[in-house]
Amino acid sequence: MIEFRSVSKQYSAHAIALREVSLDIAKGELVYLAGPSGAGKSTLLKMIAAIERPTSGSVLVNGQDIGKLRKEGIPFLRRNLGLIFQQQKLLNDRNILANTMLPLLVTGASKAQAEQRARAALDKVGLLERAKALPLELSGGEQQRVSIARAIVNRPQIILADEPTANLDRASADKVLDALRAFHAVGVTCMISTHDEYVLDGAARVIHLDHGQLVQEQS
Ligand SMILES: Nc1ncnc2c1ncn2[C@@H]1O[C@H](COP(=O)(O)OP(=O)(O)OP(=O)(O)O)[C@@H](O)[C@H]1O
Repeated sequence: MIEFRSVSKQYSAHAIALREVSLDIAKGELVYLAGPSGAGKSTLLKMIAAIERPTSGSVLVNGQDIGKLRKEGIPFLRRNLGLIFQQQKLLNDRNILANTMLPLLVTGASKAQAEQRARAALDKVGLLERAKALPLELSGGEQQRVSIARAIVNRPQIILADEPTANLDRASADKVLDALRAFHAVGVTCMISTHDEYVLDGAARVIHLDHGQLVQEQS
């Protein structure tokens, strides 16, 4: 479902983020991306969403070469992706139900339909009873679960979560991970990046990156 063929990414003469990375991720897999800060984890995830493009090599999603995608094709690609990236903040002046409805409203769903699906998404991450709360009234972990609800409300085939447990205490992090693993359990392909070792406990597949290179794979 996701394929990297000798992918390298060079931002500048001195910033080489990925070096000849090749990997294959099957539909429905849950894959963790591990490695220290600066190893290239975010870059790798961004390439799947066409936020960054490879300098060389190719990235395929459902057989489609993302590097060759025209601008017009990007919204179609992203409709299949649930993105949980740190820079995508919640809107602090809208309650969490409204935040979760947003991706549906921008793709033309009716308000009633958007509300119904957003409520279902909030229920899946255990936050339905907080639907009317504002983001800043929630803990960091709860806000992260709202981000997950917002990312999955369009029912994507693939979830990409970049350091979803960053800055969370262990109990909050576990709830965030449980929410993500629940989507894997119903067949969604998930990639979760982390530099926290405990996140990898019990993981079936971990891809390790260091200085932009694939180090080892346990599978
Ligand atoms: N937009 C950019 N322009 C220039 N260099 C960049 C850019 N984005 C990332 N880099 C560099 O590429 C390398 C890999 O960065 P990346 O963010 O992918 O790593 P990471 O493993 O996700 O790190 P972190 O855990 O800190 O987020 C780093 O050396 C970083 O400084």
